[in-house]
Amino acid sequence: MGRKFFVGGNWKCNGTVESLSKLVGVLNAGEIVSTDIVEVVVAPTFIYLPMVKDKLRKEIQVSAQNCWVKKGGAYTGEVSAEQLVDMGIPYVILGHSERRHILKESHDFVGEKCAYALSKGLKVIACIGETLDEREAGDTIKVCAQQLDAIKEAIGDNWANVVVAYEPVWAIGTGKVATPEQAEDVHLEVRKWLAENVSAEVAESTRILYGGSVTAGNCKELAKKPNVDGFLVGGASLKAEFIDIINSAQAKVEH
Ligand SMILES: O=C(CO)COP(=O)(O)O
Repeated sequence: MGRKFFVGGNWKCNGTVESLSKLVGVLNAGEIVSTDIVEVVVAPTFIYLPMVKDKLRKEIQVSAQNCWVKKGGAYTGEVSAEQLVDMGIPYVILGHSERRHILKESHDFVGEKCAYALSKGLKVIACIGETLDEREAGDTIKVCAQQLDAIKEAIGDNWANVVVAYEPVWAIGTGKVATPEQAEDVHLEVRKWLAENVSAEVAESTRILYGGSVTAGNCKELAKKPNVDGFLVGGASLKAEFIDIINSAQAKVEH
């Protein structure tokens, strides 16, 4: 069986009860292709997760944007994997570049978070990606491999509930999307890394998403690339065009 296309909306630290209720209304009313060909997940901040989960059509799942690295307890301000499971949240995004760079989460810390979240039954959207300096230095693949190495070190061969999101930092929120060729080049290398470091089966079955300035206008061309299995969308996931991005799954199927 092929890899099911996956579209995630990372709402980041955006929204109010009013604006997110409107957005959920738009998503509920939108015509989306069958969930036979696409898996859709949106990630509001923790505080709005229950509200969004309640109001959203059941074809769209929800995800947290982060969770604590181990069992909960005296960790002020954190939310544990157990608590997400308790609230019926199936997914968590881990290792987003905003957390790696602004909050200084190390490769190892992200790896440990992935392992703990998986051990509690969460599915993980694990983000990797290079900065502009790293790309210009020719280190894109090296950096992605280091990030993947740390995840592998912590989770071993247990990749069945992992979706990898390749998000070049220079493309996030900048309007400067990677070309379909640039995305495909890295996705292919990530798949090779999985084949060499985990197994051929995991390489074949793991979805590799692209993230960074994805819009309704550029998603179809990206979706046609053989190793692009979907998207993790920031800004455009807060707008009605997210529906079009979900529906780019059709372009993938037809290609
Ligand atoms: O960071 C992203 C998704 O996780 C991408 O953000 P933008 O789509 O706003 O560039």
